[in-house]
Amino acid sequence: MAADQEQEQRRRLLDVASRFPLPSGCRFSYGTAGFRADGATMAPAVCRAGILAALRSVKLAGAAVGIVITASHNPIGDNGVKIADPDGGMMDQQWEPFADALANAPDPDALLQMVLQFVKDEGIPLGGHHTAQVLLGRDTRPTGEYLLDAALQGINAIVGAHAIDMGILTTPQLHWMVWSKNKGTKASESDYFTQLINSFRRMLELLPKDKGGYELAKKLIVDGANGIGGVKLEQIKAELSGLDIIVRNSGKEGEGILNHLCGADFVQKERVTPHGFGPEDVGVRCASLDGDADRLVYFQMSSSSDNKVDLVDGDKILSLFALFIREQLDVINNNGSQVDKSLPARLGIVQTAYANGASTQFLKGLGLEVVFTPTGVKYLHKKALEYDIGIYFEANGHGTVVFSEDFISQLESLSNDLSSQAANCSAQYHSAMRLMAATQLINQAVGDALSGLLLVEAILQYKRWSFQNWCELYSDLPSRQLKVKVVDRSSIVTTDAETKVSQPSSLQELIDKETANYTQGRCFVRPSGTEDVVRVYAEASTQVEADSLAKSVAHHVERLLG
Ligand SMILES: CC(=O)N[C@H]1[C@@H](OP(=O)(O)O)O[C@H](CO)[C@@H](O)[C@@H]1O
Ligand SMILES: [Mg+2]
Repeated sequence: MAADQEQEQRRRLLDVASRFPLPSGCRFSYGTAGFRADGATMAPAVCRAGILAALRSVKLAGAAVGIVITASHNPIGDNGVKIADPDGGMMDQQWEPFADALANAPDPDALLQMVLQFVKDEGIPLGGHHTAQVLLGRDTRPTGEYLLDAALQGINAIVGAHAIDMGILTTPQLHWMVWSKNKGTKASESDYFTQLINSFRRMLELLPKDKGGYELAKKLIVDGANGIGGVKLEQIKAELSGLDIIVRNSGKEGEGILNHLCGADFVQKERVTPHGFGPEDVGVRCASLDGDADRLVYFQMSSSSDNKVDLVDGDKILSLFALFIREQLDVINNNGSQVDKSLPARLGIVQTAYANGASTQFLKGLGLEVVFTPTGVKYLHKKALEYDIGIYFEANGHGTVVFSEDFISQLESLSNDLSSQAANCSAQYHSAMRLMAATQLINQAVGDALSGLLLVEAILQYKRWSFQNWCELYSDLPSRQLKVKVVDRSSIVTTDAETKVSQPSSLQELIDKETANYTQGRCFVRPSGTEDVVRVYAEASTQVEADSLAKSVAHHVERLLG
């Protein structure tokens, strides 16, 4: 870097850091999904995330990097920031310690020294010919605009960095844009919509004509959590052939507060209808998104006498996707067709300890390979990439399907071969085309409630399944989640994909002892990465037992660490 440029770089960093001083007592940690806190206190962390994203882009030869300003399903007053890597996934975990250090740098000088040292250690070619490119998106929160400005100032503090504000978006849209831009494919919002609409239409064109049986009702009510997902769905719903979508909690003025008594997190945890649903909706298929539309669950009211719902969570969405993909692979590989073509594929299912035990048993019972990672999409996504086809979901409804490049190119060449032969009306050809359409429909950058919803709808139509058929795939084991406030949640250390506590060791012994008292009992505790609590999860053969197991373990946590 030329001396005058270096001077300018130093000046800009000192300048921006003094504009966003860290309030005393504030401590940020790049947790499960980036930095999160009360929106009004987030500006210093968001500005520093801007610096970080620009550095990351320079390090990666000017590839586009993303910043999303959102606190997902958390209350409207909260906000957060996370960084998307050039592949559209979460930022490489190796940079998280630096993210933490940078966010907590106590004063401008400390921040400057930290950046200069990091740039040196990482060999980041500041001032070279690579400029940085950072795409920004935010959700509908009132603090979003102000935090966007903080992020822009952070990005612009790196010489040569270029920020592109993509506007108010769902989190997965921004991830998709980063992914697409770096692949060199079309990456605007209208390209995203076009891809969704076209690939959904193609899935429907490929429905078997002669299957008979149940005809899926066109009506689908979607709870938009009063967030950005409902807004976007309203924009495209008229173009979604074969579906009659009604959006509630759509985020329109006066309809309600973001994530308040609505949204995927609420429905999944409380198992009751969101705000705005009533007895007239009994028997109608419903879906619920979270505030930034990266989570999806389905539900249906079975009776008008209470507001309880039958829930289809992430585990069952995963199971539906796995069944569909496996079926297409089976048809392609061993249906005895005239064309001797095969498509070898390693199919992997990735879950976390929060997956209902019944889902894991169901998936393993199908002969599928099921593996576990710690909580957080960054772990699940990475694991899924190890397969030709990786399907991952958190029970709360965040997940997607990823296909390896090698698999997609084999699928493409198989489809081409089949289409040019007499076999182009064969079941094998149709299955290959369906898989092709699915690779286009599902957002491979990250879990995406809108694309996930369309894939669900297409598969239900393909399988000629009602909501009830889907729901009855297996019965969830009763479970309970509790939160416990402790002095220092980081004093709990876990191992084995968070299923065991390694510290304090006495805690695991107590959990084991309690769990042994219950039929089909399973219980684990872990510190949350997004809230200042310890989470307790318990499963058992009845609800009363699951509640009791969770409660007794919560007591132990309180007693030992409270
Ligand atoms: C039990 C649970 O639902 N945990 C959620 C929650 O993480 P915690 O680390 O548990 O706070 O928020 C994450 C980000 O949205 C999500 O990935 C994760 O699944
Ligand atoms: Mg979310």
